[in-house]
Amino acid sequence: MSDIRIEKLRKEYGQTVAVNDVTITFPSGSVTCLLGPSGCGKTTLLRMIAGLEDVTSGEIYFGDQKVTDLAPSKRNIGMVFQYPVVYRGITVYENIELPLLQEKLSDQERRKRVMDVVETLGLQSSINKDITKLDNGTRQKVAVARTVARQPQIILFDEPITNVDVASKDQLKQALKDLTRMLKQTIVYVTHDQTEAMTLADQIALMKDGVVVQRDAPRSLYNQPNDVFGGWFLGNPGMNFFDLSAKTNGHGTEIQTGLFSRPLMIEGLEKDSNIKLGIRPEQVKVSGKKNDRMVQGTILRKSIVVGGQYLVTIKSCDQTFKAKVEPETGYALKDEVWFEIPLKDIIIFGPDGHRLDVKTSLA
Ligand SMILES: Nc1ncnc2c1ncn2[C@@H]1O[C@H](COP(=O)(O)OP(=O)(O)OP(=O)(O)O)[C@@H](O)[C@H]1O
Repeated sequence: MSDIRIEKLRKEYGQTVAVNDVTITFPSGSVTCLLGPSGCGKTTLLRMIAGLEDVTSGEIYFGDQKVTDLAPSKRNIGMVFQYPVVYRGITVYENIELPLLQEKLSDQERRKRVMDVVETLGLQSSINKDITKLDNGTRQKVAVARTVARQPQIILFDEPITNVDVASKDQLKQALKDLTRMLKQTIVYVTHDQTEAMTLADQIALMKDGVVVQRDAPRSLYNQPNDVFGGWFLGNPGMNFFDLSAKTNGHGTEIQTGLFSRPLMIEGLEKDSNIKLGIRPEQVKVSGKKNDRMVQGTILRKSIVVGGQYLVTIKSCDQTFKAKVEPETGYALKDEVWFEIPLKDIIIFGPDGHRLDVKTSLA
């Protein structure tokens, strides 16, 4: 199997720069999710890898082979689209088998290839059914099965779950999870759904405005975003940000803020500067009882979220932020609360929004 190397890849549509000089490698045999909001260029990047879209400039390599100008049919890729592409009037089995009829395979090998994917995707009970009789979640599974059975070196998924009925979404997601774990191919999977990306990906390439802002393992991206965008986009809700100003004095660089029980010291900032402090809602500790490290605040709103946790909006001094707390704690909280923002969980971003490599402590 080969990796996919993208070098300074660019796509312009008139004045719109859909993909802006992206350089990235999708490692061989792993699943990379291209994640980002609508219009950030995910699909355009994927379609250029597939050869379905001409590039404006830059290069694409599969292993050592330059494929930038190769026709899609010469690239040995498989692609699954948003809407299931299936052939009407024939059975599920025949749909999956169809492309294999053009390959030099024995009957036995061809049947094995079909039945292996049928089993992995849980399509056994549907193999003799007419494709038109199936719901679109099952049809999408058939489209996936047909792509996988060909055993292409690279498989590209373009939001394959988005247009599937709500009822079949979870089942398809689980089937894709099981499948991608088993496959040895290099997989690029486009989605705007962070849960899907977190579940499926070995690494996520987070995109914004035609640029990959970070490529990392899902947990690293979540815990250590390189940029405020990653902090904001990932999480439900995303990170809290506080605009603070750091001043250098005889003791070092210090931030006077009511968010901590003592002034916040920062080591590694070169001069006085404005920073953004980021903390995820679930990392803020909240309690009805005071301890030395905690600061007082007032609850503005309290609501129950998925999983029974409580999302509370807290105001303290002139700052407002969100905290996610366990059901028992959340239920018991009254209007006046105590909170702690643990230093080990905070991230400091510079004025340009990039994460800074600094050390923090309390004075
Ligand atoms: N064929 C086209 N002609 C003109 N502009 C296009 C074309 N395809 C995409 N664009 C523009 O390029 C930008 C990136 O679009 P793209 O579809 O790649 O984003 P995306 O991240 O996949 O979004 P979505 O999830 O909504 O599909 C957008 O501004 C879009 O309007």
